[in-house]
Amino acid sequence: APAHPLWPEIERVTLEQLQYARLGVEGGVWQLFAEDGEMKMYKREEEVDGLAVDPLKAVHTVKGVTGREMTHYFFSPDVRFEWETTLEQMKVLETIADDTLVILQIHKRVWPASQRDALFWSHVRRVPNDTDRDAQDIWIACNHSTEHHEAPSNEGKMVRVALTVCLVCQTSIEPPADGGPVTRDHLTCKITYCSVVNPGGWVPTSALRAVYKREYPKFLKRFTQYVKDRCDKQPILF
Ligand SMILES: CC(C)(C)c1cc(CCc2ccccn2)cc(-c2ccc(S(=O)(=O)CCO)cc2)c1
Repeated sequence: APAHPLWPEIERVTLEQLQYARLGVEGGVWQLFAEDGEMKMYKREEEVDGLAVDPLKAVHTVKGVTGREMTHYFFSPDVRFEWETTLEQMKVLETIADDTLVILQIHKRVWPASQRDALFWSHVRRVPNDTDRDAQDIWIACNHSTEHHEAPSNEGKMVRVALTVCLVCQTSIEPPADGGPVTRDHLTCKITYCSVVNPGGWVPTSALRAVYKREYPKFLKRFTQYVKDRCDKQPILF
């Protein structure tokens, strides 16, 4: 593992997020707040210092792509502006490895909130499937807020959100009955997207919850459709 000061935290948080995502939405603590076909979005209403920091968990099933492809496009900074509509600027501050970056994102101002930025490490990895041998490996992409000496201290100009986000994907293949080649028609990707975002600075709880309710379903629908379109007619990346 690369000898980088952030590496122990990256390792710990990524594996914690994997376990958290695999818990699913049991326990009756999760409230379904949006549904669209296969996509189901759940939240828990929690406040920290009077600020709504509602953990979110979304599950979705997408045909025709693999978990490696889904997490690759989520991780890749080069394509982020193609699906992340709330982004105004983005800078890769450090490339720790080809699967690990430190990113500064400046988001568009969303009324009534003031403009916000997010500074986080981003990591993607394949996790061998330890439970079901003949299943495909699991892929996880994880973003977690961090400090970084390269980040301009935007004193007073912008509010910094604190976030921990993961996208966990499990691919399954239904091989063709006639023993023919596996094509994208035989692929199903089961996605769990988890996010906890502390918006920092004060935002009216009702306004913030309205933003969550509006932005998150849009984001996951748009992102997964983007990946399907990108992968269509391309060789499958397992
Ligand atoms: C809505 C709220 C939860 C508070 C929120 C507010 C803002 C700040 C800008 C913003 C966006 C939308 C609405 C209000 N402010 C950003 C985010 C956010 C940032 C990053 C990621 S990601 O999954 O890492 C994909 C890479 O961008 C997801 C969510 C969330």
